[in-house]
Amino acid sequence: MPYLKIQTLTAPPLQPASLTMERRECVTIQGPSGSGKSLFLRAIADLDPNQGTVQLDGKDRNDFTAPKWREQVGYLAAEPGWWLETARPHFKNPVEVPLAKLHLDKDILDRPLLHLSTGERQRLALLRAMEPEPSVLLLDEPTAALDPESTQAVEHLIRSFMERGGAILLVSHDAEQSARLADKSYRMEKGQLHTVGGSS
Ligand SMILES: Nc1ncnc2c1ncn2[C@@H]1O[C@H](COP(=O)(O)OP(=O)(O)OP(=O)(O)O)[C@@H](O)[C@H]1O
Repeated sequence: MPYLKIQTLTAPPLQPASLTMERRECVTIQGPSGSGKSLFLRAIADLDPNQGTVQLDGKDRNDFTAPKWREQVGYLAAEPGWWLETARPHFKNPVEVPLAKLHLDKDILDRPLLHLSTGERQRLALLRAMEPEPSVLLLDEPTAALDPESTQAVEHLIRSFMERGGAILLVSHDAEQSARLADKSYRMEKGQLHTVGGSS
């Protein structure tokens, strides 16, 4: 039984899309800007109205409460939102946040978010998405604003998440990153998800 099973999932203007993911697997989606990659991740996270079936470890998404689903299926937006002045109150357990793993300063949780760089906020948002130890992570361009060293650190964190049994669905414009991480690759074109290179 696949770990994450998505069947004919659709959210306008997306065409129905299906894919499966196993534990410890990274599936990447590439495709032109505006093709529907973010909408697809949002539909899986159940953030927009959508139709179709999504199952996690054999259990239907409808059998989860919305907060439980979001705890199990973490979503990192390309432009993550912050509601408070600093990052600290956005974390349940700020002391445990592995800032150093992403080359972030110890004091970063207490600095005004507005004064942080895009790349710092992006790395903090990834740590926030990972904090509840979800089963699946939906990552929308998590390294778009990062230099090669920080990108490498993020990829290392992603790999350790998979080694712990997690599955990752990664939207990336970076073909080399996709080649480094992907067990299976898909391409989104005009709202239609296509397999790449014989993936199923
Ligand atoms: N709620 C919505 N209802 C209808 N159309 C939408 C909605 N949100 C976004 N769109 C449109 O759907 C298309 C796909 O958007 P999406 O954000 O998924 O693109 P993307 O592939 O992630 O692009 P990028 O690589 O630039 O982030 C865009 O044309 C966008 O304007």
